[in-house]
Amino acid sequence: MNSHYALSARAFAPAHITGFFEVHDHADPMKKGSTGCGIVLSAGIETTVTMGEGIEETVILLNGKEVEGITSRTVVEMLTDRPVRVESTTQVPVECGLGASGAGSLGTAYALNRVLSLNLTTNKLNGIAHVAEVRNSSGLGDVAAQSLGGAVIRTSPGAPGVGSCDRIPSGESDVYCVVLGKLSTGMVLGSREAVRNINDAGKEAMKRLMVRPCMENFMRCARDFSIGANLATDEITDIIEAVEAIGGMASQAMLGNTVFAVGTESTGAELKEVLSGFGQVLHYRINPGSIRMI
Ligand SMILES: Nc1ncnc2c1ncn2[C@@H]1O[C@H](COP(=O)(O)OP(=O)(O)O)[C@@H](O)[C@H]1O
Ligand SMILES: CC(C)(COP(=O)(O)O)[C@@H](O)C(=O)O
Repeated sequence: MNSHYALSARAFAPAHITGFFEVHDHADPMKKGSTGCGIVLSAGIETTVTMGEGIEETVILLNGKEVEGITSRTVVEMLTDRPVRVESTTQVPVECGLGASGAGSLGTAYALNRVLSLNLTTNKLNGIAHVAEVRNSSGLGDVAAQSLGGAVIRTSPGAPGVGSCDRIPSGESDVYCVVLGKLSTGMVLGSREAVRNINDAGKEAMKRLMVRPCMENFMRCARDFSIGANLATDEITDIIEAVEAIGGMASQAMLGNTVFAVGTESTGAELKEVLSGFGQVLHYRINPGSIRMI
């Protein structure tokens, strides 16, 4: 590359909410991951990668601020030893269980592939993003879902192309979220007791989902998982109950301090009104699509 000019590329990767999951450890990060079920969102993260003149060291920016950005940094280190500038702008909150780190790492991998003319396939790029997530304990199954789109059932763990997935036919239903605060994925996954509870409840949720794999049963399994795994706080349980009182279904976005509810055209307005009693309501849709260059 000529160092007298800068080259850049930009990619969009969707956010993803896990409803329930089970951790599957493995020495090989391509095989490590989670099983479970979640929904890919219309909103996500745009990541621009720039190389060339004036860029002397690798910097990661998140919404204009320099951050450690360890997962995106790992992706860079896996693809090049040259300095790059990675700028992510988020359409969703970060550290709230919406898979921002997975979306950032996917965007970084796809944009770098373009800038460096690496000509890697999507399985290769998704694998790099997955390994970066696993190595930094920032995610286990988001990349597998984000690389597919829709309401994704992760039936066996691992990177896309290694693990396997199926989908619930979902349409582009409305998704409403209320964020109560931040929760570090790495902190939760670092607790043996938390992972034990997650795995017991996650196994049970998966068994129940596969008996009747539809959106309604997904929401029920997710709700029971959040309570069974001891992850839902009193505040989260209060919101879930308020939504159930109007005949709706809500659960906790894993792993975040966030409640999500899936609405239909007829229930949407009422759902939004109930949720607005607990905080600002974020409105997304289920996204049947995936990563794209922009
Ligand atoms: N797109 C991104 N670019 C850089 N850093 C990010 C990005 N998304 C998340 N992070 C950082 O990754 C770390 C782990 O985030 P995590 O708890 O996994 O968030 P999330 O639930 O949104 O995926 C946090 O320090 C966060 O600031
Ligand atoms: C739940 C989680 C382990 C983390 O998700 P997030 O906090 O959104 O990064 C996810 O990657 C999964 O395996 O289902």
